[in-house]
Amino acid sequence: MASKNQLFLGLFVHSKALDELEYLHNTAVCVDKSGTIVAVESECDEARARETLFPRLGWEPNEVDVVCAREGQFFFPGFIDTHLHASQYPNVGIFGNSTLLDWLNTYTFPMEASLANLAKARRVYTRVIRKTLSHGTTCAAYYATVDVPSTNLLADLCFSHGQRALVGRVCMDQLSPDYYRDASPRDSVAATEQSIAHIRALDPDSHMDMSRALVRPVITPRFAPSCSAELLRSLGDLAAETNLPIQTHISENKPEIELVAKLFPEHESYAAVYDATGLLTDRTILAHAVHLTEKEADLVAQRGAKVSHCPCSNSALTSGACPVRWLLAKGVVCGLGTDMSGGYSPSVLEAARQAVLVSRHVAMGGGGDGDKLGVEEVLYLATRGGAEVVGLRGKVGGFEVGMEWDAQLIGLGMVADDGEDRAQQGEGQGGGEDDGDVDVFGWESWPERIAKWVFNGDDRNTKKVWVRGRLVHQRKGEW
Ligand SMILES: O=c1[nH]c(=O)c2nc[nH]c2[nH]1
Ligand SMILES: [Zn+2]
Repeated sequence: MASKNQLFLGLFVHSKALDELEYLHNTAVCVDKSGTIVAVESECDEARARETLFPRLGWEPNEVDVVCAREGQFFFPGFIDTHLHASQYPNVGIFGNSTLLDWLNTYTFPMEASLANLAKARRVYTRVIRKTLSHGTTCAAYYATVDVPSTNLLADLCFSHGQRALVGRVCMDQLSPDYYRDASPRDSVAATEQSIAHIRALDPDSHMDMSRALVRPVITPRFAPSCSAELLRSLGDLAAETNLPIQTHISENKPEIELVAKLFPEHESYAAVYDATGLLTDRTILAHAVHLTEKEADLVAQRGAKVSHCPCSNSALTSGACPVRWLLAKGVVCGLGTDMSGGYSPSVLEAARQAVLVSRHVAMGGGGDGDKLGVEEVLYLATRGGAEVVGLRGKVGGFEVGMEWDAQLIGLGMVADDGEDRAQQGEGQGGGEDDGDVDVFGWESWPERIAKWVFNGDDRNTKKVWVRGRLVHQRKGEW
């Protein structure tokens, strides 16, 4: 929350539909102290806002902060990372030539287990929150570790840094190293309940309505191979009792799918295992879903479960190319996940870029041009799609009255008319340094500038970030 009402002025870009971005030029957006958008007015400058909007809203003129997007800058909804492992952040980029099951044993379990050391966990989690915020991630669905205090610490830090988050204590009671697993299904559920209670207590105002909470607990069976049938069933029961969201992995790579078939022979598919244990619900986030059969995809759609598409991870671990357009056509809601550290980057913008490229591989693999995703579509997945995946549809992901101000100010850098580079002359948006300009010459249309951002931009273009109206990141040199 912000201490004052706020007026944002300039260009606002957001998704209107899966394949359509809307460009709101010369627009005023008013955000009240609770962080809620209370007015969106086109063709409106500051003088007009003071004259017409403030009286309408009952705002005292001298109690309003004004933020103006300059030339070449625009406001965009904050990104939603629908799947990442905060506890794997130190390994980001380190995966060698491994694939999922050996990668887990070689790199992942030892790192996660080491975060039972709370001093180390604090360093890692602080970094991952700051880093993702600096890339414009206003909401993240995090996996923590098996350890309760370390999981609770991640939730505390998200809350204090102001990042909207789902935080899950990882449940696993089989096929995991002795040093890193729950002793029994009962222990796993009890530990999960402890974390849920801790996270719920963080934000007492939202006790009655968890969707109001900045940080929410999420029930997190790691994936079917690392959970006994009894644990899966108990977590399904817990989800039904608490109405909490669920996150897990599904059908990421072929050996994993074969392992599930061997471990759960009584079920006809991977998705059927989750369905039979009460884990396939309309509050479930399924990461990857690369190799679902037609029948499984239909079941996922029928249950209203959502998919987190993680293209960087799927390429890095040679898992496969997820046919996202096929899932969307079946009515499955999809968002994007960085899946650090299966994925190599903290950036949802990088995931969006890779989602475009992976869809080209799906097309080249036989799907044809109909399988390609465009810039507009991946930005939809990164914002509105992600919002639906994490249960925040209509609350974040766009600029409409009643939505919360989770937003980023993007600056691309403009090459001056005389051909001189303003940034190098000390007039750039970063206050003199070359601040990652995506050179815009001025003759490009706005859709072309957005495409330049998606394919060439990075955190240097993310000038300011807000969650629920609170400024949570400001790039050095910005004022
Ligand atoms: O990408 C992934 N990361 C993980 O940590 C994991 N655990 C199970 N399956 C997984 N996939
Ligand atoms: Zn994952």
